[in-house]
Amino acid sequence: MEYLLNSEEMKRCDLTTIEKIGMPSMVLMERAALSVIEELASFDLTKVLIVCGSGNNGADGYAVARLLHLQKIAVDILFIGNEQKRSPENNQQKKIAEYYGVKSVKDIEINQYTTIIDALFGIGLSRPLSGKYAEVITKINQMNVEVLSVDVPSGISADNGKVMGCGIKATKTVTFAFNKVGLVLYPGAAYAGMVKVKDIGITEAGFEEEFPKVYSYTIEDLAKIPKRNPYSNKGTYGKILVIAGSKNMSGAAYFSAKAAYRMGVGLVRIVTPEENRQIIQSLLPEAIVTTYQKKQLDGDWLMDAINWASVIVIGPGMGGSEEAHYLLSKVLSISEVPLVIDADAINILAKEPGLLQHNKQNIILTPHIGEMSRLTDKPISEIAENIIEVAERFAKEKKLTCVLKDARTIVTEGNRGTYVNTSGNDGMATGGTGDVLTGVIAGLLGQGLSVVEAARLGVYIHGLAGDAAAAKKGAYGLLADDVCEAINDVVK
Ligand SMILES: NC(=O)C1=CN([C@@H]2O[C@H](COP(=O)(O)OP(=O)(O)OC[C@H]3O[C@@H](n4cnc5c(N)ncnc54)[C@H](OP(=O)(O)O)[C@@H]3O)[C@@H](O)[C@H]2O)[C@@H](O)CC1
Ligand SMILES: [K+]
Repeated sequence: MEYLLNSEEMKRCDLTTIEKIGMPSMVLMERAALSVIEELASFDLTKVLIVCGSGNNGADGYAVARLLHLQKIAVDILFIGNEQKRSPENNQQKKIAEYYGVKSVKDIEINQYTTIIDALFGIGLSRPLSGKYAEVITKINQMNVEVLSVDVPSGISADNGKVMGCGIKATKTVTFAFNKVGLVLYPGAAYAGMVKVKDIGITEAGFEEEFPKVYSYTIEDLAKIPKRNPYSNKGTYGKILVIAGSKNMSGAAYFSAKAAYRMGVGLVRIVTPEENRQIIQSLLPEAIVTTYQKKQLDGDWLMDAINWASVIVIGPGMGGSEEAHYLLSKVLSISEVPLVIDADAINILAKEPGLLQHNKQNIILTPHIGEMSRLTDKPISEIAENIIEVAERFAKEKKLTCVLKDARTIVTEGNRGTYVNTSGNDGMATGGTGDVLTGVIAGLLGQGLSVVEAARLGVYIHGLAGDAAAAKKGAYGLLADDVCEAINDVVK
């Protein structure tokens, strides 16, 4: 697990480390500068320009300049800011750098530098950039030169990845102590380039029990996958009911069911229109298939199926027909088991929010941004820009676990910690991958994980499977089936 901090949390951690624990600010800064030097190994250091602001990010820049200069590397400093506003550390680092003879310049000469180090603004950026700051950032972005950003690319909000007027497009960002939300969410993630988190002596002790709210998973979190039991049978790992598909739309049911099997489930039953029976039985003979005819939903079969299940997936490829509506309302009113509600079932809920009045603790809703826009009546751009807040508010209001799918999928119950997913790739933006995700989550629910844990881990594993598939086949032609097949490269 990796914490993702906002600037307020990072500042509090800095302050506790300095003032309560007693680690001197200049010691932390020296380690920060040394960690930047380490990460410069792959850059062309024939001639380096360090652009410094007036805060402590700029102070880091002066320290890096001095360390490079003492290694006999040609380095210039360009200060952009207000002399009167220099922080105490900035003044001190400037004085030390000048003592050793580091050269300052007044402007950037194009084509002179092989590397630029961006130490204009870090976590102290507090408003949009304009004037001389915007001019220098635009100029750097136009130069054909590698850029290392110190802590955060200048102009990017560490809180949410938004571009504050304009932002440095870095090759690499060396960030200190902990990763930041704004380096993981887009567009910040794209501006940051490769992100390296470096230890500079600030630890979790600096949180003083008030832990950061947002986090992501790392490969160690795969240990959360439930262990297999040697005395098990096929019912031990869950009985998954997949209510999916509509006339001549069988793929979604297939992907969901197959992904649940790949995730380790022993029994999957698909409820789908009669027209899909043959194709599903030939594609996935392992599945139990229960079919219904148009306008013939009465009878005990549906109750039997709902009562049989330990987990229900509803929605993929289901369409918005009368039958789909009936199935969703029945499941919502009768079922007591964990539910994964996706795709067309979400669109039905958007039209009829009353269906979601419930007292259950066990619903996972998996909208993508377009579906969330329909659910909340908010424009897509507003959701994309405030993805964490929108997901949290929705989950809290509707009392469920929200999986808001985007390049960085968010998983949240609304009030406790919020998960931001970092696995996966753009090749996965293709039909059917969402159905695979519902199957993976259902598979984990079937094996006994809590609702929110199954959602988080499911999203993480799904992304890793996409990465494994892209590593084999490339991202361009990736198919949902490739992602499904690659689940077992991740879950061995
Ligand atoms: N000892 C430590 O604490 C450690 C700190 N470390 C380093 O310090 C960094 C944080 O330093 P920081 O807090 O000084 O903030 P920083 O990002 O330099 O910017 C603040 C300055 O920018 C200004 N400003 C803001 N927005 C602006 C705008 N739009 N346009 C113009 N000006 C604007 C703001 O001015 P003001 O808002 O007051 O007008 C202020 O002068 C952190 O990222 C890490 O690199 C590490 O070395 C580890 C140890
Ligand atoms: K910076």
